[in-house]
Amino acid sequence: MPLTLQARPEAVTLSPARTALIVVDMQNAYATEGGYLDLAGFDVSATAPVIANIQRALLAARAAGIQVIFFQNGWDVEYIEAGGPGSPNWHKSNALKTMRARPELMGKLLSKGGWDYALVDALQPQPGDIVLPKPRYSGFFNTPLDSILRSRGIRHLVFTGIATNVCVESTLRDGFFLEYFGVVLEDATHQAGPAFAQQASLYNIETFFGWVSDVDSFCLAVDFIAEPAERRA
Ligand SMILES: NC(=O)N/C=C\C(=O)O
Repeated sequence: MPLTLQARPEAVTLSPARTALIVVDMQNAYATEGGYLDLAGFDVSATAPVIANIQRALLAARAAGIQVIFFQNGWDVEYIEAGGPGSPNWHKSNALKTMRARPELMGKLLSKGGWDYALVDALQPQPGDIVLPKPRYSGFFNTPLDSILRSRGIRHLVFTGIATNVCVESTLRDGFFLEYFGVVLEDATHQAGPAFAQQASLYNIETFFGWVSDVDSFCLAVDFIAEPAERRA
């Protein structure tokens, strides 16, 4: 049964069976002090409420039968997948730049199998969730995301995670070009950089690429599906 999710600039109608909740890069690298973003000089002091809100969104999604997909950003321990000087990623990745400036960190930031790459303890995948590694900001690039979504008939993508203005927005934008409807839950996201980066990203999404909602609205919308009869009596 379709449900209505309150959002800006207008409400979105979606079907749980054709919707995925995407959790972008909730790794120690992005959400924990001592992780990559923190070491690179970005403020991660306000990520605890984001983690708590994602936990609520996950509970609501799983109860409603919405497919949960976690992304983990990073590369092999030798950084072959990161690309060398021939890749713009080598020049722009603040993780790679931080490690070049501090060689003692080499092999530690965003490398598969390490603490920095691991999902935060509070957001662990459950049976039935899908976990996808990704080597670049967009979750559609060099991953099976598109075929996983198409094979399940999924058309709506509800985004949470860090960082709003980098991997969340990149993935939502690529989804837009592939005809997916992207909704971001703003209080389940956090920017990399100053507060204006969050506002600019949400403005872009609301105005050009998708819709902006919040975790309370998502839980409310899903509750109508999860507990219909008793709630409405
Ligand atoms: N997950 C992200 O949004 N990542 C942002 C920056 C980076 O990975 O360097």
